[in-house]
Amino acid sequence: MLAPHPRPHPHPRPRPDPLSALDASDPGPPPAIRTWDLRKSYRGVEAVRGIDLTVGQGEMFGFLGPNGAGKTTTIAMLCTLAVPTGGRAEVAGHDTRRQPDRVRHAIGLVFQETTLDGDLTAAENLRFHADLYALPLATLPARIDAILDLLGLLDRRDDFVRTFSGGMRRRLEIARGLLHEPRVLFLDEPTLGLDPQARRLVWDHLARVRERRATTLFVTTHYLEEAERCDRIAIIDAGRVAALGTPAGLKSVLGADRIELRTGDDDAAAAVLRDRFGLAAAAGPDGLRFQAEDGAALVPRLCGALDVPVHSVTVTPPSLDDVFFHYTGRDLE
Ligand SMILES: Nc1ncnc2c1ncn2[C@@H]1O[C@H](COP(=O)(O)OP(=O)(O)OP(=O)(O)O)[C@@H](O)[C@H]1O
Repeated sequence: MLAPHPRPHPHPRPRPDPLSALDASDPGPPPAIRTWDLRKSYRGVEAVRGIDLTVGQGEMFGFLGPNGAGKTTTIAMLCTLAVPTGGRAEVAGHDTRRQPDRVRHAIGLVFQETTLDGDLTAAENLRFHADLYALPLATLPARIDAILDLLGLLDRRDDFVRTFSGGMRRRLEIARGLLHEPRVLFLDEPTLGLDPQARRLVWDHLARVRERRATTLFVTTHYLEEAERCDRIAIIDAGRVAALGTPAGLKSVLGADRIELRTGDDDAAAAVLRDRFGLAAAAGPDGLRFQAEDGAALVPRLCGALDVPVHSVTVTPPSLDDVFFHYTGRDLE
């Protein structure tokens, strides 16, 4: 488990100028996160075994892996809450070991354990956080209103947090994590325990945050539909990056579609699949199952070749769950 809030750095961070990207001589801001062979061992347990990652500014980056894969340990190192035993990491261009205060100022954290005070209002919770970060008082009310508005909570600004639903609390935690305008927000399973509708709403707001503020969002999740919303995902297994890419790219590497076919005579259909198409089908209670590269193009040819009645054909492209299973041998959810 991670401690909720690292000590902030008192000096304000210069905001990156979005126009600087137009100047070819200006290399622009460094990547939001960069790691080189990052490692962490705990007395005999190699929790993280050499991770190389580059995450760009403004990316929605998903960090997926089975339980015990090393996600929390990696995040703890990136947040300066754990010291690497090998390799190194930079966050917002700052080395996590040599410049921890700068890293802490550049990041926000949203973890599973809530640290909101239910007996304070939403605005008071944010003000408390602003004190920790020594944010300028003159602009604080406007800053609080803007962030509550971004997370869809402005109309609840003066309500006690104990009256909030689980989803609203989570959005308030995100608002708090963003109040000091970090370059990177780390979210460790931010929607755990929420119902699907509340989860969607949290992600709709995260998408707005990314759009309006270009904050890098580094998120762990066990939910497929959330992984699908990431720009890129890394699948971590046994302390290493097993796969990295866009959701579509990772699925396309897997290639084959899954096809389920129900006919009047499955044995005869299986023989045609084998002899005419070179495809091996498995027979089950719900008909035949097999894999093929381009299922949509195959189906009309297949139906034309079969002499038996076809009751139904289902073509399912690879899902992220298939990808996850392929690399880890386990299901994501
Ligand atoms: N403080 C610690 N001392 C010893 N071993 C640890 C410690 N923290 C983590 N580990 C071990 O390191 C490995 C990676 O753990 P970690 O919590 O980083 O995985 P995770 O991917 O975040 O898992 P989960 O999804 O269950 O949170 C596990 O084998 C875990 O038991």
